[in-house]
Amino acid sequence: MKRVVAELRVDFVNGSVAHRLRFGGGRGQDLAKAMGLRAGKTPMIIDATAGLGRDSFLLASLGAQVTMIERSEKMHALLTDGMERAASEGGQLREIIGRMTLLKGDAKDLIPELSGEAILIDPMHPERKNSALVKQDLRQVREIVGTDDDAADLVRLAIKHARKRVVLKWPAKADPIEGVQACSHQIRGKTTRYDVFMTG
Ligand SMILES: C[S@@+](CC[C@H](N)C(=O)[O-])C[C@H]1O[C@@H](n2cnc3c(N)ncnc32)[C@H](O)[C@@H]1O
Repeated sequence: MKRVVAELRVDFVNGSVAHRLRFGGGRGQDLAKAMGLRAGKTPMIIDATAGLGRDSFLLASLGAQVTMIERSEKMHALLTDGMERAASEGGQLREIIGRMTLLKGDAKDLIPELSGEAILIDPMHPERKNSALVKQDLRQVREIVGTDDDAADLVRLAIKHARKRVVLKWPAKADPIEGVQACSHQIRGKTTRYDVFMTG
């Protein structure tokens, strides 16, 4: 039987993002720790690879101001739509979306003009051997944006401009991106790791 694939959309109101908002682990989560959020410290964040906006939303839900950058016209449109729908719910969702600013363009062009304390980079990951493990929505994103072959350039540029740190989100077991310096430390989860480059 042919499986019907739902159209890709950005949804902060239902599903996994909403679930994580209710039951997630606060600032103890790996992403929050990697970005430098802790009690009494909330850095200004640039999410250089906004995608479906999930990481940005999580960080904004923990109180951070997040500037999101997306270069794909289609992903930018999906994000705009998802953010508008979430804001129209009012209450906490509106407050969180109020901390998120979405820009369109290539992060390599925009980062030098922004003053970023902590920059998050989550490029499309290398294809897994077992593609069944890649979630359907990420496969759909890949169909839209292809691969991010310039990820090393983006990381190097971000390291030059971030006032405190750059965080590269990468599959836990994948080799480091070629052409990027060794990181200062890593936060490793089961499937994902965060390579942290301290800059200041
Ligand atoms: C793996 S997705 C990011 C997923 C995101 N972290 C989330 O939580 O939904 C990568 C996204 O980054 C975007 N991207 C990659 N390189 C970029 C760049 N240099 N400037 C702007 N957007 C970029 C791609 O178009 C794609 O939408």
